Amino acid sequence: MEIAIIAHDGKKADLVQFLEKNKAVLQEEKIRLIATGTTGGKAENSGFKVIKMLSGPLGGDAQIAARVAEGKTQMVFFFKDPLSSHAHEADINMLIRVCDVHNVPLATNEATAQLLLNAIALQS
Ligand SMILES: O=C(CO)COP(=O)(O)O
Repeated sequence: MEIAIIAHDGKKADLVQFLEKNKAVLQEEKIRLIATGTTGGKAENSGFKVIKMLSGPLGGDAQIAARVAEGKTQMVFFFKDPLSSHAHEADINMLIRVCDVHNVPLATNEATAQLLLNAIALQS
């Protein structure tokens, strides 16, 4: 199962903490992580194997949206920062829309991401 991880700058530390807390599940053989560029770099620094797309503002969200549309990515953890604005808001909204179009689970905050991951862990 391919899971995309993305975090805005104000949420990157929270995402890394979330990844570390859930290392056992996320490093299972059946899970492949992909990420926007900078987020992926942070995950790598914490010892995760991640396929990195472009940085979000340079098209990384759009690349992940394309993978969702193509059926390659089955789940998205997007730690959005609701307190800052982003030059690439159009791409962010596009990713959210594409997840809804294709009925792909999308968590936009940590609490929801944890619930989704718990569901995956139960399938093991
Ligand atoms: O901007 C982002 C999501 O919209 C995240 O991109 P980075 O992981 O490259 O910072």
